[in-house]
Amino acid sequence: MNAVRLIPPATPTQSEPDGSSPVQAYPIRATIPLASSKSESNRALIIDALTGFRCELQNLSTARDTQTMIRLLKSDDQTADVLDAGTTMRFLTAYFAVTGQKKTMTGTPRMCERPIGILVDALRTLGADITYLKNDGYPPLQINGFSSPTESANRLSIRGDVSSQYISALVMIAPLLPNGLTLELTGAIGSRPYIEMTLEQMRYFGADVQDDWEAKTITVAPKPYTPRPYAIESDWSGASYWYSVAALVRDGDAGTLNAEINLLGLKAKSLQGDSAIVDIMRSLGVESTFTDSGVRLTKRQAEASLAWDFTDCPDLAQTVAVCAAMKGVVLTLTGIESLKIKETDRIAALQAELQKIGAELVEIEPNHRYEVHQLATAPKAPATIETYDDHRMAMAFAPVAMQQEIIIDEPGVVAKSYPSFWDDMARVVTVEFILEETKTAS
Ligand SMILES: O=C(O)C1=C[C@@H](OP(=O)(O)O)[C@@H](O)[C@H](O)C1
Ligand SMILES: C=C(OP(=O)(O)O)C(=O)O
Repeated sequence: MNAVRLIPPATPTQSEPDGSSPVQAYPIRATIPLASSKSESNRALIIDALTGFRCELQNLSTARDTQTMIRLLKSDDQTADVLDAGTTMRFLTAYFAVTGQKKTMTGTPRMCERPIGILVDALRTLGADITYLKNDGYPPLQINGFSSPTESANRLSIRGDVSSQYISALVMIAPLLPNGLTLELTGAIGSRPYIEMTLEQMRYFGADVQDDWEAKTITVAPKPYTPRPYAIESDWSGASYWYSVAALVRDGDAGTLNAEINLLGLKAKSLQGDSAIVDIMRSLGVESTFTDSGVRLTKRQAEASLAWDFTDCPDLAQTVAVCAAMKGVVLTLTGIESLKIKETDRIAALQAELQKIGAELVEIEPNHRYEVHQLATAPKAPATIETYDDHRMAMAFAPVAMQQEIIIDEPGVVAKSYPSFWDDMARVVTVEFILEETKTAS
């Protein structure tokens, strides 16, 4: 399978050639099970491992990033290949170091371009012996062991503006350090809700954690985790694509706003910062109602423009950019600098692919403020979207199919976070997989 063709649902005014009713017609009604959160899963797995695997974890994610974490935690192999999973790389590096395991940490070529020096420097200060196998500051790396930290090694300064995953990785191992750990965060703090998620999960498992966001410090006492059962919530990042689907459902006859999508397993009070999609999408025309089983999405009028700071929720930027582009909503984005060091350079990828759906992403203030707006002339549909080994490129562009046919290259990328994404998409659009031979023949 090398591409997927997504065909919009038929409108009520269209009928089949034999005069019968279309198979799928407006209004759109769908119930989506969703994958569970890989972020919550990967934290729970590290904490579980630090209790000697004595927690009962429920609803762990089927995401490849989580399945890779499970496999590597159980494996005796010398080499831990995390593939393209950022949290798995960063969390396991800290875990293997503090537990004194000799491991070679590696991943995909792109993973070996994603920086890890800030975490390695901090772990070295705490007593870890880590060497780089190729380029300083980047995987692959070799963890050789851990010697007990000195008295002074329980206080560290760490930059907060590159990746929050370094901070999460360090605080999660801190209860095992003889003197605990105080982290002083310097500079701007990106992805802060992910750090808060880590601290909340640690507290749930009995850790003694103090945070002071004014003073930008986190203090963890040397007190072991307590094993407990834990159930993982559905994934709000995965939910964002369904918000975009709802926003892009074409209005029915007489301007009726036709859509009802039920997303299962989401909670109003979530540990996940990507639940900010509720507020963002209110502006793009989606209303959220929390129910006993999750959240129900219905349509409302969109606003003409939207400005959002994605510092706290970088993984939502692609979803919102594509949705705004399709709706003709002028979108101003800030806080997206970290997108350049994720699965691909997501800013460059968006710039290339938005053009294909008749929009552009322009840098208004260097490395700070960007704008998405529609171009004067629409390109010929269907667009073929490249995915750059990035699950979020595939899933962010898929909702375009609510309005026009679209082809997405290498659809298998979704396995990183949401393996059943195309099955779920088939509930609202026609999904046809295209094999390489067919693609070149046509
Ligand atoms: O801790 C986590 O689970 C994550 C933190 C974020 O990364 P950064 O902290 O690098 O922004 C996010 O983009 C990633 O998908 C998951
Ligand atoms: C950036 C992401 O993941 P990671 O950094 O864990 O690879 C993501 O899932 O969008």
